[in-house]
Amino acid sequence: MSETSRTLPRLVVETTRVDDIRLLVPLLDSRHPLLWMRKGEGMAGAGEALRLEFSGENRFVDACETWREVARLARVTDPLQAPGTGLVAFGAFAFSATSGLISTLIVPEIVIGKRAGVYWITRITALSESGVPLAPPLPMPAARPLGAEYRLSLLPGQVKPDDYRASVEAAVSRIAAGELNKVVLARDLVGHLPAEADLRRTLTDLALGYPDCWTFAVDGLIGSSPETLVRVDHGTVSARVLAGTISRGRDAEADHDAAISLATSSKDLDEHRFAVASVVQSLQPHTRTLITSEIPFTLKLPNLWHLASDAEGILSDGSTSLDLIAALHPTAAVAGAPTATALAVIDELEPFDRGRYAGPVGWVGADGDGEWAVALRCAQIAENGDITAYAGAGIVAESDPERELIETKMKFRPIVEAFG
Ligand SMILES: C=C(O[C@@H]1C=C(C(=O)O)C=C[C@H]1O)C(=O)O
Repeated sequence: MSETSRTLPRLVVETTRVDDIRLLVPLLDSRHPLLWMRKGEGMAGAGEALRLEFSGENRFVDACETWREVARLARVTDPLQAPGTGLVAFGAFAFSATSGLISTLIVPEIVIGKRAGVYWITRITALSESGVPLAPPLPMPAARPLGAEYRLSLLPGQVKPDDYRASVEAAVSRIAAGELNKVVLARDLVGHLPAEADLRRTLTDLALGYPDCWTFAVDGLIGSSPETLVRVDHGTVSARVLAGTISRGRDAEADHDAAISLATSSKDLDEHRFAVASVVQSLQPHTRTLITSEIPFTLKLPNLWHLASDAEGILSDGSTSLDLIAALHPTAAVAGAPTATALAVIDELEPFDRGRYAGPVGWVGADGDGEWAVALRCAQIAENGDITAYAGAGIVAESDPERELIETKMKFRPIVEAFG
């Protein structure tokens, strides 16, 4: 479905600087939170001034076009001109063109933001064709105490551990046969959120446990991702590629050894090389200079080590962050290489719809600047409370089914512990 055909409302947007905002999470809706946060900074959204929905092969292109039009029609007062001030939409896109889950851009009625010691509130009002607000103004969200603690278990869903080992084995034979170099295979865990459960508790756990990750909540997709798909800020572009993983060691020495063994593992370095190449290849046509480090570094997370590479460049063609997610998705870190074959193998070996898992999640501003992460370490919560969490691992020629299964277990940890 394309949004471009329908009449878009004119948005009136006003950003005001405020003195201080302590915590973002207590301001959120307990069942429908809208959040983008890292290191305690970011944006909380309330209400929906506009919801745009996209699906299919053209979901990114349609979103780019529609967002340009929304931004063109908007009347924006933004004295701050900082990332996240003025008009913004939070977004989450489905991984696959054939996903049954909708991709969406949500413009909140109120955005409360904090960044580098600057605090702001943005009010966004949608007007009818005759210039009348479509809804009465939303009251300013106030911090509310979190609801009671709750615990729930996430258990294997459609892919049981044995099924996962079997599909890794199948993928390894396909790779050995020369069909492809790498494929990322995921499995799912499922659970149910009790009606009274306050999702702000889960978000607090994620944000406190993984402060260096992007903690997000967009349209029921919540998680903490370490992987920046792309960030566009006033003509500069950056990305963080992750691929290659090892568990943290039990003590300092074992942990150091784990990091060294990851940094020198030819299997992980191979896996990583494919991921970096796919990002460079996608960004190069849109950038003047694009720099990546020659050797990946080891990124320490509370649950594991990743091989990481940062890419930085200067935009050459005025692309927006939405244009770039369209160009980048899916990277080899979440699909494989070559992309088309990897996607076909995923379709064949994964029995479920990934939904927004491994798709882009983030925000875009009126000028197209924005920040997008790869939706990892996350779960989708349906309206009825059903929870589905996903985690995957890059399979290459040397992959061992049991080790890949353990890797997915480690990757589930943030979301399993935040609910458990
Ligand atoms: C697929 C996931 O993670 C991706 C795969 C990685 C790997 O295979 O080493 C590492 C980081 C992510 O790019 C996931 O977390 O589900």
